[in-house]
Amino acid sequence: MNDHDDTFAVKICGLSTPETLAVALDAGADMIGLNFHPRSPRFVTIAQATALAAMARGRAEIVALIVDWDETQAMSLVEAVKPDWLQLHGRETPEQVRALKAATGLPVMKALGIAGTEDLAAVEAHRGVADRILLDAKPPKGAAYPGGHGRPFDWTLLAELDPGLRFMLSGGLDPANIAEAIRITRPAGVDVSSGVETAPGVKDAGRIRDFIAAARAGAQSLRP
Ligand SMILES: O=C(O)c1ccccc1N[C@@H]1O[C@H](COP(=O)(O)O)[C@@H](O)[C@H]1O
Repeated sequence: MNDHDDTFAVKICGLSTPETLAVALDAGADMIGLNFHPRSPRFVTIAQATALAAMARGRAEIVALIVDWDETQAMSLVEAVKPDWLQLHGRETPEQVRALKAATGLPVMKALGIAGTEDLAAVEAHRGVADRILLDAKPPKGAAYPGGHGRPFDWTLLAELDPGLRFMLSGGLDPANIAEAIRITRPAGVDVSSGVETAPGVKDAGRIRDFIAAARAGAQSLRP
């Protein structure tokens, strides 16, 4: 998916075992996320990620999720794991996004937390800088990590966005609500972590399959 095509992307994030990665790949995930945030229950080491990436390469795009990393940290990850994308899920500014893109040569998906219309200004600031915008819920106050809490935000806030903006949606998505989320927000792709788990960090094969099938059906219903 990019600004010039109409492909709908389904991303399953926080995969940390070969078994659940295989389920996501077999079910047709377009993107798989490997989480390098040390406080996340979905954290993977470079060694684990390198093995998972080798399984996924050529079958789905490999996304490395990092939070407020500098270029040196990012380069060591990129050299070992060779992801297709960086997902920046911290407080990275447009300048930091540019610097990470320049250093790594990779496209960047920038996550932005949405809780009110005032948060939409950040979307404009990153537009044309990040290769993709991921609109997510904000974490609960005092949370140990900035995403992956299974909380949706008010999707109707996105009615204020430029209808021409292509973005991905995340935050509290699951097999039961994904069709409605797609109908309301009309995203160019969706991303899920907790909603396909039975406990934080424990992915569930049935929920992964159900999510991907429901997201595909929801995307299909957007077609004219
Ligand atoms: O999943 C995590 O542990 C995580 C940690 C730090 C930053 C982002 C994280 N996850 C991302 O958050 C969104 C929403 O997740 P959820 O579906 O609500 O659980 C998603 O993009 C994950 O990639």
